[in-house]
Parts: sequence; structure tokens; C-alpha cells
Amino acid sequence: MKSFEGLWAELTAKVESGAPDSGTVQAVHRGVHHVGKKVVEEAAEAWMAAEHESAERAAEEISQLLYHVQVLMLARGLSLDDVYAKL
Ligand SMILES: N=c1c2ncn([C@@H]3O[C@H](COP(=O)(O)OP(=O)(O)OP(=O)(O)O)[C@@H](O)[C@H]3O)c2ncn1[C@@H]1O[C@H](COP(=O)(O)O)[C@@H](O)[C@H]1O
Repeated sequence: MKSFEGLWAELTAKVESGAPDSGTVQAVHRGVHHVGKKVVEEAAEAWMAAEHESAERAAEEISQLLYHVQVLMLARGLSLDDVYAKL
């Protein structure tokens, strides 16, 4: 099972290596504006699933939101420590 930190390690390694077949690398290259819109879309889907769907569907949508939040951090050049410092 993956964790937030485990996914972060995987995504940072992909972006550093520039893996050409990675959707994450492609999204980071498209930039903050593109990724930010995706975060908003996924946040709405997480909200709707939490309010109207099963717990499993809500967990699925929230996992996608967490993924896209990490991609936004990568696109903006932020580290986990940058964000944890604000918690
Ligand atoms: N956890 C995720 C993950 N969660 C969500 N997503 C992306 O978010 C999309 C879900 O959004 P939607 O529900 O809107 O589905 P969609 O309409 O098909 O998506 P779009 O066409 O809008 O992109 C998926 O299609 C993926 O593109 C993810 N993409 C990758 N990962 C993990 O990230 C790691 C690196 O992946 P790659 O960069 O693809 O190698 C791997 O461990 C992956 O499992």
C-alpha cells in the first residue's frame, strides 16, 4: 500500500529523471495553470463523492486529489518540507 510520502518519493524521482511515458512528468511540464485546474476539478469530485457516494468512492476521489496536489507542488517547485512547515 502506498503512503503520501511514498507517492511523493515516486513522483519526485519521475520528474527528476524526466520519464517520457509518465503522465506526471507531462503534467508538470504543462505547468501550474494546467495542474491547478486539475486540482480544482478533483476537489469538486472528492466533495461530490464524499457527499453523495460510498465511502470507497470518496476514498478513491480523495486519493486522486492528493495525487494532483503533489503534482501542483512539483509544478511550483515546492517540497514536502515547504508545506509541512506551514502545518
Ligand atoms: N496515483 C496516481 C493518480 N491519481 C490520479 N491520477 C491521474 O488522474 C486521473 C484521474 O482523473 P479523472 O478521474 O478526471 O480521470 P480522467 O478524466 O481519465 O483524467 P484526465 O483525462 O482528465 O487526465 C487519472 O487518469 C490519472 O491521469 C494519477 N496518476 C498517477 N498516479 C500514480 O503516480 C505514479 C506515477 O504515475 P505516472 O506519472 O503516470 O508514471 C504511479 O504510482 C501512479 O499510480
